[in-house]
Amino acid sequence: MDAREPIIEVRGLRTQFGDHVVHDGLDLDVYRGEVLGVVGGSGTGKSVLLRAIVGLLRPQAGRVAVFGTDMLSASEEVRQSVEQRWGVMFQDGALFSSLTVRENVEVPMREQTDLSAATRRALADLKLSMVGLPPNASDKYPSELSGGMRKRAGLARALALDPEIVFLDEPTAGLDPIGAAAFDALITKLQTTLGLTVFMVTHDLDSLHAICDRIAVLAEKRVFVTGTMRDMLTVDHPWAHEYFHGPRARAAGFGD
Ligand SMILES: Nc1ncnc2c1ncn2[C@@H]1O[C@H](COP(=O)(O)OP(=O)(O)OP(=O)(O)O)[C@@H](O)[C@H]1O
Repeated sequence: MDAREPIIEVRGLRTQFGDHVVHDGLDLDVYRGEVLGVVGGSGTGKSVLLRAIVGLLRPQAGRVAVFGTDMLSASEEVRQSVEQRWGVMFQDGALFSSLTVRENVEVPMREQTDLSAATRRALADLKLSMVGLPPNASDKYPSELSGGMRKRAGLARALALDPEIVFLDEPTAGLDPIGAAAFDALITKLQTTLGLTVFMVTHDLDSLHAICDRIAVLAEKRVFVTGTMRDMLTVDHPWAHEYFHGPRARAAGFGD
């Protein structure tokens, strides 16, 4: 038996769009305090899994429990109280273009708390400094920031309500290697200082190597295998073999 505490439990998940079955019988545990990297070929349903866990998409079958609460059968009120305990960073930050960076970070506070405007503002600026943005970024609009800064702003918004879990959808996609490494370092720092649990969809072998405690490989409509980076080298699946032993893996310092 595993002594670690699973704070996300997915069992028998089935998702489909029309006739297209994305997941069938998918099981996954995410443990408190870990950084889990979710990988898989294009279209294997990494983003759909993330969206099913955070309730943006209703699965056809299965169970999703977060902090022990069955999210699919919970009342709206209970679900909302659990949702306050996580933050989500979508690809490219998914910021509102008509709001300043600070106002973007304030959105979850406006929606979920009755904090005063002054407190919201101060907390938003604190989150923005935590993710390494300079003070003058707060009053800018997303379009005035670089891609890397937008991602940091998206992360600050995900941290707005002091979450216990953050979901990151391809956080380093589109960043140059130096920017990606800096973002990885930021995630590690936040994970260790805040005790966060991180669920991260990624294609980035360097990120997997640098920051993930465990990796879940999506294949055959389910989580084909989970394990450490070292475990991945022996996975008997064509995609996993290609991915973990290919030229990019070798360039990242592992594989054959
Ligand atoms: N809203 C939707 N309607 C119809 N099909 C969808 C929808 N969302 C996702 N899909 C399909 O589900 C499958 C999985 O999509 P998903 O975005 O999760 O893949 P992914 O593993 O994240 O891929 P990538 O690595 O390319 O981002 C794809 O075939 C996609 O076309």
